[in-house]
Amino acid sequence: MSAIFHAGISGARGRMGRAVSAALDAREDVVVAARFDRGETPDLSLCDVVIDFSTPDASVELARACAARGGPALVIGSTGLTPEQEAEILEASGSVPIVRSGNFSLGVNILIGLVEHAAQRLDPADWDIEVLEAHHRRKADAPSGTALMLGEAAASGRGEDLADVRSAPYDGLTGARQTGKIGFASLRAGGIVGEHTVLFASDDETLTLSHSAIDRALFAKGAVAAAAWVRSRKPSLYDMQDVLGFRQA
Ligand SMILES: NC(=O)C1=CN([C@@H]2O[C@H](COP(=O)(O)OP(=O)(O)OC[C@H]3O[C@@H](n4cnc5c(N)ncnc54)[C@H](OP(=O)(O)O)[C@@H]3O)[C@@H](O)[C@H]2O)C=CC1
Ligand SMILES: O=C(O)C1=N[C@H](C(=O)O)C[C@H](O)C1
Repeated sequence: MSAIFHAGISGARGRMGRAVSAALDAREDVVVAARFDRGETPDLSLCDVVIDFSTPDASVELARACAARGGPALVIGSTGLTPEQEAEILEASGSVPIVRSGNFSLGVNILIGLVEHAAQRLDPADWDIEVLEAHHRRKADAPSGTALMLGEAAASGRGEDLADVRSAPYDGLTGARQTGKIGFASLRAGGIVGEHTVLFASDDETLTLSHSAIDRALFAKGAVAAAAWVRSRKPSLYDMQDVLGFRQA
């Protein structure tokens, strides 16, 4: 068995916080040293690593606090961050190791590679790319963090930055679709855990690459694996591709 470590949970009473708590309880090598939510000040000195599924503002505040005291390490799952908030997390990762991902599932992290591979081979002059996602009615952000990661993978396969090729949502008298753009569509309904599809479409054929999350325990398990991995790393910003060994240094 690996050495015991002390974990904190940020957003502990939320859907993901409760799933993370259950995933940590299932491991013999973790002591849950702190649980906190909105309005509570965590004792970060008790933790080797904090797992955070909360809100963009809370994640940035936590990252700043960890960076200021040189620890603990962080696993951040919150989505919907602005580019400025992403830059704050990057800055904090100069002082503490941070894993940030919009999706901690193995399947989605494999899908990212498949999407990049397909986008590399399908000529943008002939093939349109659309990213579709569906989530539960309480989700606060759209498109989902995962959809944006998949869009980034598709853009990267084409040698582009997503910011340069992201299509505005289709609504009203839009005119014809612009060649080379990557579009996003979001559904919010019921208790859907997380559905993602990347659609590649030419005039003659379509290719769809999809992932379905069946239980959010899946994300919690991945985040706990990331926590075990990151606590002994040097300060830097990592993602699940690093944790899973999909990206070589
Ligand atoms: N990366 C991934 O794999 C996944 C990411 N997510 C993302 O994780 C985030 C949380 O999702 P979910 O659990 O469904 O949302 P919930 O709303 O159920 O939970 C969020 C929790 O964070 C709490 N919170 C708010 N402010 C703070 C704060 N300052 N410090 C600590 N906790 C705070 C909330 O408290 P209160 O209710 O009092 O505001 C709430 O308990 C979302 O951004 C979601 O998109 C979700 C699933 C998987
Ligand atoms: O809010 C959620 O529930 C989820 N959020 C993540 C995202 O924005 O992609 C991951 C997962 O799909 C569930």
